Amino acid sequence: MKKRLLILEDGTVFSGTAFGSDKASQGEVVFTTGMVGYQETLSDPSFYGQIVTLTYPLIGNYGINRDDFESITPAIRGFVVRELEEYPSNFRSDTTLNDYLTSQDIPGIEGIDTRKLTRIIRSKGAVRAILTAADEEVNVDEIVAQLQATPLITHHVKEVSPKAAYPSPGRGQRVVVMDFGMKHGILRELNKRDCDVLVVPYNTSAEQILAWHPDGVMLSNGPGDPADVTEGVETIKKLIGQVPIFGICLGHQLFALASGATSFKLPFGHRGANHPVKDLRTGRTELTSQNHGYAIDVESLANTDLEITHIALNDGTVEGVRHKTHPIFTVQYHPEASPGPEDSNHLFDEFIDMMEAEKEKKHA
Ligand SMILES: NC(=O)CC[C@H](N)C(=O)O
Repeated sequence: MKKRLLILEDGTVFSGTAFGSDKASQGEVVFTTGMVGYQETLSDPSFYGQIVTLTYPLIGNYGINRDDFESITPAIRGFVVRELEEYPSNFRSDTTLNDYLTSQDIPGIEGIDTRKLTRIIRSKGAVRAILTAADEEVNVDEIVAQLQATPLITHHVKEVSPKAAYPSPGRGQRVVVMDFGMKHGILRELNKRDCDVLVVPYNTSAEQILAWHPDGVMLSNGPGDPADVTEGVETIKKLIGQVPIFGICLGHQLFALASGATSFKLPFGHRGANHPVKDLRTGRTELTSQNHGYAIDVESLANTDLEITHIALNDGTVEGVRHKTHPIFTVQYHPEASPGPEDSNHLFDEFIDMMEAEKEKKHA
């Protein structure tokens, strides 16, 4: 068993056992609290550039299967677990988590105190870290200095958005998806409703999108700071009022920025599968799947045409907005779940209804 270290930029060193790829890797460490769903988590492109630690202590027990991927190539930089299960037991399992991460050249570390790590992230916020082999020559001070000197990655979306448009045909509503690093779950939900989908890169112009005569535009999730994605914001500004829009996570943030709001980095993010969100219109609370490090400033919404529709019950931050006059709504959480509860799946039906209603209005 090879030893591996996880060294944080504050100098904390965790010593554990290596799994997955042998390479060294660095990124921002974040924690997620989902008790299951590690396959969806590691393949969610919104984690691009991040080392993900799971607070649930036993990971890998149902293996990796054919069906639960949220992207073709995982974008995470590393996986941190308390205890890795080497012998999965599940009828869907094709391979082990260890073999899968090795095949994808992603390093992992197991056997460290993930509770301690999570408490550090909770108190210090964004923490950069490096995963490296535990050989004698490791000089922690040098590594910490190197970590602190490494410029932060910007514009993560460029790395995970597709290079060209592609269709996922259907006979229903025509939806153009602006793909900022889309989880497959979004496409799955649109396909389930027979949408005629065209997935386009993040920098597709509004003119091009409208030239496809969509019934609606979907703004996907994606990694990084929404303020970096200026091309997306400019495009969305031009789409507002032209076409019904539904946005998820980064898509929600970009729509809010395009409407004049501002975003900020949360102290330690919302990542997990049981985040309670209150719908202010119905008073109902739904349990939601979440994965975000940024959020929209409540105060900044005062000078926009947006109305807050959802709030997070854990910390009161904005979880959803809608346009006061145009058919547009967006949420910070994940109605496509994958992983997590499907309480909010009805939002995809509301999107379909909204597109149908707009068409009827036009033809009336
Ligand atoms: N899942 C997402 O779309 C995340 C949005 C954004 N990258 C954030 O961290 O807040």
